[in-house]
Amino acid sequence: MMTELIEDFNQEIAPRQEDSEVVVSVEGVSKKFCRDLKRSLFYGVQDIATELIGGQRKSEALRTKEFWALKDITFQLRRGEALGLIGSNGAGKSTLLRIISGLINPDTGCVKVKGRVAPLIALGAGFNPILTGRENIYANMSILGLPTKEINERFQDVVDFAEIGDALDSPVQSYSSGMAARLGFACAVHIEPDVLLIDEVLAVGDVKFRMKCYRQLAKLREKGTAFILVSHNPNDLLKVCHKSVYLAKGRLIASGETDPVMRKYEEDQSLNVSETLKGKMILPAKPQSESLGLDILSLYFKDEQGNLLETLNTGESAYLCVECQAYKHIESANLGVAITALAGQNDRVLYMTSANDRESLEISPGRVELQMQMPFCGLLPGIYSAKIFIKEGFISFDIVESFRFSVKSSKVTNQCLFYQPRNWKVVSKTIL
Ligand SMILES: Nc1ncnc2c1ncn2[C@@H]1O[C@H](COP(=O)(O)OP(=O)(O)OP(=O)(O)O)[C@@H](O)[C@H]1O
Repeated sequence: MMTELIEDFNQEIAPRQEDSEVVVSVEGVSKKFCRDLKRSLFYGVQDIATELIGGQRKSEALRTKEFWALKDITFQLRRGEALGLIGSNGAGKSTLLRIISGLINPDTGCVKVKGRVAPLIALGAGFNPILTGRENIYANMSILGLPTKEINERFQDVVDFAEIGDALDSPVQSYSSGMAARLGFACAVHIEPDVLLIDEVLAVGDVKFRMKCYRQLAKLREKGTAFILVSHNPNDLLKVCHKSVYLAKGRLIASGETDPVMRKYEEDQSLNVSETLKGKMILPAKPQSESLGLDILSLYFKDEQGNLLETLNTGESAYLCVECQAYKHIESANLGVAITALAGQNDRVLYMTSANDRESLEISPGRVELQMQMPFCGLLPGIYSAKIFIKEGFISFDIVESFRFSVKSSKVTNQCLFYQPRNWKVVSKTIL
């Protein structure tokens, strides 16, 4: 059942080419906040007073204890487009969604939005905890701009989608976080907005519900809804979003195609990790509820004796090791490795999968180490980034976008594109 679900999801979510109409335009947006509550209130009053007497407040300048939560952010979202928003805690993602949804104003720059926006920003936001699920559906959907007649028509679809069953007539304050998220999502998607803003609310749902949400999002995109999806998990965004924006400390670090943006994000994340762990990349632990059956725990290289290698050596043997936690039996896993050189044009230099080599890897539940043995390393000295994925058919269990490693050499390898192992000898030929 779950397998079918994920297969469907993988096929339906294929990014589609967007048309050209811009539905959200964010131009040079900056927002500052103050860490001190008293000062913040004082600044608020000061700003209102300045505006009342017709003065101009200096939006570009920071006052004592103020900081930029967002600085000079520019990007566009087109009709039917899925945009991922990624960044560490405090990067400014929620602030940006709150500005786009009109909940707060930017200090500089402007946001233009075309059509109806449905913000799914905070869990349970827009719900009144003492009203029942039924009452909240009406309240929430009418706040989002739907007339009562249309709410009546779509009510049953919302209830069916949310799968809250008998809890429909209980107060929302008695709902679990997953139930509240389901109801919020069901209301938002059934108003068929032009723009849907989703701030990590899907993370609280179980895998089955998340898949259902992603399928619903794919359907909405077909009808022209554009959405911005916030997640800390590059995997989610790689599967769903064609384009992405990466924020760090309020600044736009990268934007464009999701693949390179996620690679940049993971590189920045793993830079800190690899500095301390010398050659071994340890991935942040995930709860089992977020797993699709197998999670990558760490990545490293080992030599023939099983010692950890901090760097690879051109021409010498090595094992690429992928330590995983499997939660189920996997009949025939496919381990894929795509290596790009970080210097020069960022070219892909190697692409290897166990499936292409007609090797099927059977994995039992528990902790396992998948190995790819390289009898010799053909890479030239330099710094590389490997994308590692584990799949079974269409099902993608886990992906690591960027495992950085370096290659050294004790051999002369200049003027080459790759290393070819060789032996030299003279063989005498007897003339008959
Ligand atoms: N109302 C506010 N007053 C003061 N500071 C705020 C306010 N709202 C957000 N901030 C600060 O602005 C920065 C950006 O916060 P924001 O919630 O946008 O980050 P985020 O990227 O969504 O983080 P997370 O991934 O943890 O949800 C943080 O330093 C946060 O503490």
